[in-house]
Amino acid sequence: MATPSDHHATVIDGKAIAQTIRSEIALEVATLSEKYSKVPGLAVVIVGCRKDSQSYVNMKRKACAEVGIKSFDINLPEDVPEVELIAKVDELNANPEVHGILVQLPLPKHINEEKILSQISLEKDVDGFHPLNIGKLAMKGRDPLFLPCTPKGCLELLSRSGISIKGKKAVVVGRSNIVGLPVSLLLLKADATVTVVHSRTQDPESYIREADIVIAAAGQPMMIKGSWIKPGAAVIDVGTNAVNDPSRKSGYRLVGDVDFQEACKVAGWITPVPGGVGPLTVAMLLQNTLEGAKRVIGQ
Ligand SMILES: Nc1nc2c(c(=O)[nH]1)N[C@@H](CN(C=O)c1ccc(C(=O)N[C@@H](CCC(=O)O)C(=O)O)cc1)CN2
Repeated sequence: MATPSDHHATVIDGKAIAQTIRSEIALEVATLSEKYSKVPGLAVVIVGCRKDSQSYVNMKRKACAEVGIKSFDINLPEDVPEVELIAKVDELNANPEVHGILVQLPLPKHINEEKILSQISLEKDVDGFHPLNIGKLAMKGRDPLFLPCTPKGCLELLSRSGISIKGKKAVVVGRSNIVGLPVSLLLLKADATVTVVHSRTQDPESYIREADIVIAAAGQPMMIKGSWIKPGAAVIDVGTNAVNDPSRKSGYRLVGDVDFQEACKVAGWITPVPGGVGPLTVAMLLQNTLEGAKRVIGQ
């Protein structure tokens, strides 16, 4: 007879889902090029030399090449004056070969992030971080031109795993501008009943225990224990936390915000780290760039 400990959640393979989406995008890109002689273009802007940011932009540039999107690589020094970065964004706004502009975050402290994100043309804001696009995401009956990539990827994972959102209790852990806040708005738009718990929430566990869908985006390694998860819940782990691991050559390994081993015994579905949400972030960026290019040619 099966005991509760025999249970194992369905592990959502984000890498495989992202690969499927990338193949779909590659086909559409090829059609655009053949029919309309239009190659989608993405400007990838990085300021400074943070190791993690460099690794993310490399992944994005490689993914562009794989699906046939032309990437425009802009590497600026850590101490670039804000006015120069603004001038670069203006130049990219005016470049007809560029359909999407991505400025890798975080930016150095001397640069006003909101000023830079507001400078990106709305039609090229493939990260969906322009205050107007975020504002439209927050409004009933209005839609932004682009959805932020990680939140969009979370919903894509749910949808491609056959998990419905309408009428469900969703708990988002974390309230960042990049993930927590926009994903809670997206879930609300998809008719979930949404609760956001954060660093000042008293007893976050009591909310998470009730959730049919948990989106963990707190940036706290393995903070969410298996005993906090409602049996059968869908758990989407956005955390990518590097923790020391002397047994590895690199000296570290990546873990999520959820204790994966424990949560697997209770959840219905769960995403791993790495190989869960991360690959979807990149796939959604490609999808947004393709959408931007299609809009320009009226498709
Ligand atoms: N302009 C932006 N800046 C940042 C964003 C963003 O969406 N736009 N998000 C994050 C970082 N990020 C993309 O930029 C990102 C993070 C993680 C992954 C990913 O695929 N991770 C892998 C693991 C990679 C590894 O082994 O190091 C995984 O989870 O499997 C992709 C993109 C902050 N900045």
